[in-house]
Amino acid sequence: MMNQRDLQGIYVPVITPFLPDGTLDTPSYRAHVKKLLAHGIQGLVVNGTTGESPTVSWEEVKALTEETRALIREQGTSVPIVVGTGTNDTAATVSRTEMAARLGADGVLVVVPYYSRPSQEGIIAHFRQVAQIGIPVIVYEIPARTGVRLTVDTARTILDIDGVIGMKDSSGGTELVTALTPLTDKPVLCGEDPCLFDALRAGAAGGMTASANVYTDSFCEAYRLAASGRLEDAGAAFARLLPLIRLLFQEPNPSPLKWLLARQGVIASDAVRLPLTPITGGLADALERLLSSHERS
Ligand SMILES: O=C(O)C1=N[C@H](C(=O)O)C[C@H](O)C1
Repeated sequence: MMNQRDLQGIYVPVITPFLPDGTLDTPSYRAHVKKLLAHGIQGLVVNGTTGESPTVSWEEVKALTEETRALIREQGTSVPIVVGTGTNDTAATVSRTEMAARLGADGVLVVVPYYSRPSQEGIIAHFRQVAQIGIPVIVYEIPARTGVRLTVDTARTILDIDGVIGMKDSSGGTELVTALTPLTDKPVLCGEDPCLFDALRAGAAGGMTASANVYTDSFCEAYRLAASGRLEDAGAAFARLLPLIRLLFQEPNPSPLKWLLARQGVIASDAVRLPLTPITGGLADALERLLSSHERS
């Protein structure tokens, strides 16, 4: 199992490849994860938003987690596997978190309960119950998706719970990480890709970065530059990645990522499950132009 010191650097929320008929494409998943592991990432997230958690069944999460563990063993590495287990039902989240622990996950990513817009007290109680299971918990704050925003006090209270080892902050700016850094020694990872550099400067310990499914080396290098204090070089490295990041979030994640990975031949198909749809022709053209400019440089 992981601890808070492991929560730094680039964690990649892995896409879940499907075949055109919508079934799980395990060979593509293996090929993609093997590449990610070769790039010096610090961790993998299975069943994140980028892994299409709303439409992936628990049986599939189980299969993906087992594949991931086997690949890590085969490659002789020890990067932590974090499994997304959060739902908007505390009892279901507890039960999924227990199952993730039994599967050998090193930690779980638990989103703030979405849709029902619970009170701050309800959110704190949700995390207290999940943390009791004993597997390390990473809180995932993403108000644009959940419909409710954590106050700084609530975020701090949740981070103070034993068993909560850190936070993924996708709140849309650097205010939360700036406010939390002096208040807690628990790490905050940036989950808002365009803000990654600013978040690192504000005290974030790394990023859970969907975009790092592609050009993974460049993201890891940019992080290393920032972590070693070479902020000017890091800023320049992130600036080079920004046009890619913007295109990847121009339409719903992970459709653009899947298009790019299929275009690069890493996965067999860009298929996503409804209600997600493949990217538009306009975005495909823009990504094609970006790829050609990368290939020329
Ligand atoms: O799956 C994730 O974890 C992430 N999802 C975010 C989103 O889709 O909103 C983006 C972030 O890079 C990581």
